[in-house]
Amino acid sequence: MTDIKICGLSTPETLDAAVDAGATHVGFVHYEKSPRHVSLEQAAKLRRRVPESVKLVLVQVAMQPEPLARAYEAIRPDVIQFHGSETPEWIRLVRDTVKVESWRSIGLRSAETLDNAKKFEGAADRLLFDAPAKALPGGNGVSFQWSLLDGWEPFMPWALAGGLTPDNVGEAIARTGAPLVDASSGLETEPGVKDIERIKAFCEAVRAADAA
Ligand SMILES: O=C(O)c1ccccc1NCC(=O)[C@H](O)[C@H](O)COP(=O)(O)O
Repeated sequence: MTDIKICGLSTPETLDAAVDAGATHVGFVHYEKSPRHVSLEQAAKLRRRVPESVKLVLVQVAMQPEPLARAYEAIRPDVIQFHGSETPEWIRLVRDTVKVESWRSIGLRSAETLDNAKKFEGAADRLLFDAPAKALPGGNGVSFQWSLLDGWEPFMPWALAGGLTPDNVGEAIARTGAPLVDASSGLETEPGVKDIERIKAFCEAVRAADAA
């Protein structure tokens, strides 16, 4: 079964909807420039609603050590997503210090970017292939060329992100064989406002693709 991450959740209602619809991962974005930013206080409150069976992903962008440690203490995520220019050394250090699963997002622009991702082997636990950064480092609702993954042989766990919607996720899974899909903008009515019906439709589309 394909794992499902619903990212950029910021209200109890949409968080509960994602959990009820079968998300395996839920993401909170802690990045002030994002329309999906949640404060540590909000995130800590929302965190209590996440059942043990669902993994909570803290999405952050190149946070400095002290704020990152504070965020970790407040939220106790199951996963930290590194969505900036973080080096393999930094990710390894954080992972080994707090013993938390770590994902590195990679903005896939070319075959060369895919080759460069190799340097995160042994440092991150999963690669998250996303579209290249635009106005924001992530969460731009734009797909990259899935053909870049044609013939790619995974050397570590990975996930697919970038412009996924209820309408295209089935094709994305069939085309790439992604073991985990991650969506945010495609489930919104406006930036930062998640739509419960789209969350449900996305999870149903993933399950339909699994059954096909
Ligand atoms: O969502 C944001 O605003 C954001 C800001 C800064 C870094 C990452 C961010 N989001 C990450 C994600 O939502 C997903 O991991 C991924 O980028 C998919 O986004 P989308 O294309 O919107 O589905």
